[in-house]
Amino acid sequence: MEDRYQREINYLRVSVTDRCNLRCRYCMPPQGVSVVPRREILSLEEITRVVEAATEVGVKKVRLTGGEPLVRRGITELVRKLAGIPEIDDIALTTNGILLAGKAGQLKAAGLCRVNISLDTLKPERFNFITRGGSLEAVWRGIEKSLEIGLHPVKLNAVVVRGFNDDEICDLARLSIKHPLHVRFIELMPFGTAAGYSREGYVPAAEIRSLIEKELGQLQEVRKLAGSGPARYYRLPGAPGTIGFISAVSDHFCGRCNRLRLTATGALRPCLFSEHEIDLKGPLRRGATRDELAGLIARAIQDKPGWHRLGQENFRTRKNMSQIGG
Ligand SMILES: Nc1nc2c(ncn2[C@@H]2O[C@H](COP(=O)(O)OP(=O)(O)OP(=O)(O)O)[C@@H](O)[C@H]2O)c(=O)[nH]1
Ligand SMILES: C[S@@+](CC[C@H](N)C(=O)[O-])C[C@H]1O[C@@H](n2cnc3c(N)ncnc32)[C@H](O)[C@@H]1O
Ligand code: SF4
Ligand code: SF4
Repeated sequence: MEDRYQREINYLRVSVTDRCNLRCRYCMPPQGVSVVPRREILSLEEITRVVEAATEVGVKKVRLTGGEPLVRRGITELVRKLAGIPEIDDIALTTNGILLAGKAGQLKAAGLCRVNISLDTLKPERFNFITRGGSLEAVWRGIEKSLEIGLHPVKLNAVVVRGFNDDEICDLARLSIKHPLHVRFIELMPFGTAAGYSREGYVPAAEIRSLIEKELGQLQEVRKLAGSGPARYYRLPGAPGTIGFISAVSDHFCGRCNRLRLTATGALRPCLFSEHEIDLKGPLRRGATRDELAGLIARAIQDKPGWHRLGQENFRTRKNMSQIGG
């Protein structure tokens, strides 16, 4: 359905857990975020009921995210349940890739269409540093496996941080020449406890693009790539993959916004950058009908703001990306 700004909202991002097996420096504090008791987290059945109700107001695409969605027990079963909802035509996953090689086959068999995998650096020791302990090799195996079994299109998410990986922008972009990979560069955003980090490290998309064009040649705009997100895509001459930019800070895409978020604790969040949430867990557990849930989801759509306040000085969210569902 349309919101107050004539935007068609058809994409639901579902955070299946706020836990994670990594602690990326721009996403979490060193000690991680405090773990929510299990009973506060929506069950697989409850998530499925929300998605079913969301189809009543026009949701057709679902993305599972987190925290790290692959640490959630029963994730494959959840994919199978969601794939059984006739109105849902796209089920995707955003993952750090650590557990992906071992689970990709069963997820695809259950009905997962495609994956977006986070990868900020090609240097193992840097990867270990930025994620506070992760193994780049495991992620790379996940990427290869996803390509091999056709979780297509396989997209990579690279958050660019000045002084950390800005010297690797062209190497990351070259992955789209060597492989049919879609490499997206994300502007660092000021979330929760990692907000200070993001102010120092922020690199605008225009600068990233000009670095790539200087070294690798002119980028040609690509009109269509499967997906519902905010990236704009380009191609290097002759490349099988593409390069995308997610310019959330310098050139916000709120005018094209098509999504709602469901947090792991069962709140609907109309906008990534607004603290406003609508509780669904209470109504779900008090026996709300599908129509009543759909009514609450419709209200969240009407509550969507027109744009975010990221440009304002010292703006930051109270929660981290992993708690909202990045
Ligand atoms: N500002 C803002 N940034 C977003 C929003 N949704 C996604 N992003 C950014 O885009 C990044 C990549 O998102 P993904 O989870 O890979 O999904 P996507 O790009 O929406 O998905 P597809 O285009 O469908 O493949 C996120 O980590 C965020 O940094 C949003 O609603 N607002
Ligand atoms: C919060 S994670 C959740 C899914 C999964 N754990 C992963 O890392 O892909 C989703 C995406 O948010 C991005 N992200 C986290 N913190 C961010 C920040 N401060 N600015 C921009 N993107 C951020 C990550 O790089 C990742 O691609
Ligand atoms: S970006 Fe993803 S992998 Fe990294 S700490 Fe956040 S939730 Fe975990
Ligand atoms: S910041 Fe809010 S309105 Fe803008 S694209 Fe993201 S969710 Fe949509």
